[in-house]
Amino acid sequence: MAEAVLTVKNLNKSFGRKQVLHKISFSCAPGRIVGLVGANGAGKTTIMKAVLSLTSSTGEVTIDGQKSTFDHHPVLDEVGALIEYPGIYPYLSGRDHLKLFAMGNKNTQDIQALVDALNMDKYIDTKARNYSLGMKQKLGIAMAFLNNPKLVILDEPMNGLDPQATKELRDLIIAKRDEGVTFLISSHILSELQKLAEDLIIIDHGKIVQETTMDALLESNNHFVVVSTTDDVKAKQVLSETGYKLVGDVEVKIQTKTDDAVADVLKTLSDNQVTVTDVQHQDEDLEGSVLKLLDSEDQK
Ligand SMILES: Nc1ncnc2c1ncn2[C@@H]1O[C@H](COP(=O)(O)OP(=O)(O)OP(=O)(O)O)[C@@H](O)[C@H]1O
Repeated sequence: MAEAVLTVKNLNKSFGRKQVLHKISFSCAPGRIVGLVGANGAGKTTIMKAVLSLTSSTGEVTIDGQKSTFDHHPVLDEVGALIEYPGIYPYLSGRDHLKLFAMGNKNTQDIQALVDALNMDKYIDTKARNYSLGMKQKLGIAMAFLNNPKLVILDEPMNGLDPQATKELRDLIIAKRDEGVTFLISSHILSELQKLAEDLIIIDHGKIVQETTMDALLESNNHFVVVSTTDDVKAKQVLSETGYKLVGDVEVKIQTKTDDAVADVLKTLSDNQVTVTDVQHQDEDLEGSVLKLLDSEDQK
């Protein structure tokens, strides 16, 4: 397997006497979109800041094969990042920001390509003091993509973005991933992360509780078959007596591991003179599986 672009080993971080990161270790393979998921206060931003040497920590961070420490981190030139709020100068235009942060001979076409990709053309030459939250966020994202980074770290990048801008960002991330860029992205909008992330690091109270791929996590999820019948009370009774696991109080919702159960469910109901008027399939999504996982961690 190709060498990881980012490797984090045994990262510990305390604020005063409160330890907020506990032996965090993970790696991000080249050209992968890695999602960092966890509840408020779980430690996502602190992990990102520690990787970027924006906060001190103990442990080891290696980026593109080079050790990066709090005091010595030239390799961070290869990393683009947006953490919390973008640093914006109100009296400079968006384009001035991009020119200012461009390293070396960044040509104006590269800057314009980012402006186009994020649909910022209408306002990029006006002063940033009048930008909305979403416009500032897009400028911060464009700044993270400048200078052809190998690794891009984005903390809640969809914050403040409308559906159109969210899609443009998603398309940009996927296009850059296809060019080989590696991403570490945190987001509370799990339905969005589900469309993007290929690998997942799930953290709870400063500890990694699961490192997996999106496919593996969704694969292990439950499926549900929801049936509408002419007699839901009887349907529930018959199904639970036959051994089906029913969930929820309102509908006749049967939890299964696969969709195959539907034929047996229909036969059981018909054998008991219950008429089925509709059948729907539902899959647990990323949000459902993360909530389930965090719930089971809380009960430990
Ligand atoms: N500068 C600080 N001083 C003291 N405690 C801090 C500081 N920054 C973060 N913390 C604490 O560290 C823990 C992790 O915070 P962090 O911001 O990394 O969480 P997060 O997962 O990014 O949360 P959110 O989803 O709300 O952004 C929290 O308990 C937080 O209160």
